Amino acid sequence: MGSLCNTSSPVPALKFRGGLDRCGNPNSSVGSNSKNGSVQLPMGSFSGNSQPKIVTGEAGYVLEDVPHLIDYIPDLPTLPNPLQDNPAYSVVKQYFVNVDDTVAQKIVVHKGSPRGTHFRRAGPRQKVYFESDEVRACIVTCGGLCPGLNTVIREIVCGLHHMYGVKKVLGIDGGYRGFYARNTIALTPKTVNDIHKRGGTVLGTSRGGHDTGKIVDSIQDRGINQVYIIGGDGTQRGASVIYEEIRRRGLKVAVAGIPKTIDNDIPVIDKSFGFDTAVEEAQRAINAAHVESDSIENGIGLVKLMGRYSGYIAMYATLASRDVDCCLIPESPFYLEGAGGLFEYIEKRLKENGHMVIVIAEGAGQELLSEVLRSSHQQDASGNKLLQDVGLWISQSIKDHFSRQKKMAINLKYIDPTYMIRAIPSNASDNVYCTLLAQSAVHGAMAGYTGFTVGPVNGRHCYIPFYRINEGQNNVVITDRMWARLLSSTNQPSFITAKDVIEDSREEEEPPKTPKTQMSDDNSTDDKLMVNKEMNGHAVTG
Ligand SMILES: Nc1ncnc2c1ncn2[C@@H]1O[C@H](COP(=O)(O)OP(=O)(O)OP(=O)(O)O)[C@@H](O)[C@H]1O
Ligand SMILES: O=P(O)(O)OC[C@H]1O[C@](O)(CO)[C@@H](O)[C@@H]1O
Ligand SMILES: [Mg+2]
Repeated sequence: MGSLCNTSSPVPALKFRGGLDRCGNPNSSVGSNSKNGSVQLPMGSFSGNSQPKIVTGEAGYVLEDVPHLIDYIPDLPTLPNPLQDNPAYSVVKQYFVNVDDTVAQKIVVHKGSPRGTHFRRAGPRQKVYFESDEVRACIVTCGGLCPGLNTVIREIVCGLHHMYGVKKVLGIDGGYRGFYARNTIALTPKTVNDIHKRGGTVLGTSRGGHDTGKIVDSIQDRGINQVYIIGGDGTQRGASVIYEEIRRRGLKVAVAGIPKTIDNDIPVIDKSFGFDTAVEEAQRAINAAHVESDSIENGIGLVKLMGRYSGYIAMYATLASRDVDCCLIPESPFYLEGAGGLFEYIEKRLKENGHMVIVIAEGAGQELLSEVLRSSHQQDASGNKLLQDVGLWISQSIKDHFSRQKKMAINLKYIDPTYMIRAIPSNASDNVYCTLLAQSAVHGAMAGYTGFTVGPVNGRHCYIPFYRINEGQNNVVITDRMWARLLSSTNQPSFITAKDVIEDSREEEEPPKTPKTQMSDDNSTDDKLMVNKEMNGHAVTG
């Protein structure tokens, strides 16, 4: 049997506002001006109707909790979790997550520093708020493709079916617009059995087409009461407004987000699924660039990788490969001409080695593109800025420079594997990660939590309120040790001038008041790396 509420919690004297009390019971102070606890509004861009649920405790402890159905539908009956009779779980010593369990966002702490933000630990609860027969779940995938989408779909369907006896699961065809414009697809363990071996999403995806009213009408009309939404930053913002509308209408519908982005740019979570697979696949392109450039005099192999605003794929692919001489990402400005510039470095490298490999993220150097190219201001259907092809531009610029200069004839081969790195099935470690994400989402929805995104924080899966996921973007921090590791591995110039350093140190004296992402706050990249290593070793637990 699972554990009961643990009264010997390591978190003493908690103060609550809203939602559940420390034993997982509804707290009557929801929405009231309870004196029971201080409320500290989080940083970021929360703009929903519902109030953030902030619980404070001693030593600067803060729990940023997720909403629960009972917050706006009091007196919902509970049922024992059917998992307690599931043979697969009967051997597990403690298969229910202790209701007190939270996960610290900050694991590197200094003597006397506040304990900081925590999130509710994901996993099965002793009580559920849905009967198996009552559940009518749906799954939707939105935004760009990513390895592992099908695995998440499969594991939601199988998790609901095998763990909770849920038989009715619908797939929404073609992203958000599919709620009101397309037919649904019936999903059963049988129909999804093999899909994790395929790239893409069997449900289809789209950008744009988010009409909150129509989507919630469709949810209501179809009698759907659990909505699983898989997608990136835009999708999670869409999920947040769907949740708010559902809450406004007082519907017993749990909304769970599963973060997806090949760019790894979603904040708070350790990393996004499919990222490792994409980095692995990028190795093939980098290897080809290396072979090509190494086989010809003054060969330059240039590889363009995805990464609209975040250079994680380029950075990790470079670090993994060791064949790369220069990695260019959106977060690290660079320049072409003059001392310390890219052309000077290329010349030096070719003289030393006879060949070189350059990796460039699609969002790098956009500010260098000519005004004509930049001024097109094109957007995709979701309003994302469409970038100019920096790979073609930089290839041409390098060729022009060396032909103008006439000192050195170069041979440049441009490889653009953009879609090849994301249109593939997920690798083994991403498959395990996707399974944990899907099962955590299912456990959360069955337990009545809603308005949350699931994801690992320091290796432990958590329920994270939408506003935290939607507050910013995860970017490579070029003053962190990880970028320094890359610079020392490639030996490329940092493209930072003495003037930049002086200006930067002035800024450091007055640190920004709101750190943009977890990667740029107190948790160093070193710790993230350790966690990621654990994840690859399948040591992530729910
Ligand atoms: N602020 C928003 N409010 C409501 N819906 C949104 C919002 N932003 C984006 N969406 C919707 O979310 C869906 C996906 O958004 P988008 O195309 O930006 O991809 P994404 O989820 O960010 O994935 P990725 O960028 O990783 O490919 C689209 O259908 C879009 O209409
Ligand atoms: O061409 P699509 O499908 O819009 O996707 C391209 C974009 O998707 C991403 O992979 C994720 O947002 C970006 O790196 C890229 O710019
Ligand atoms: Mg996006």
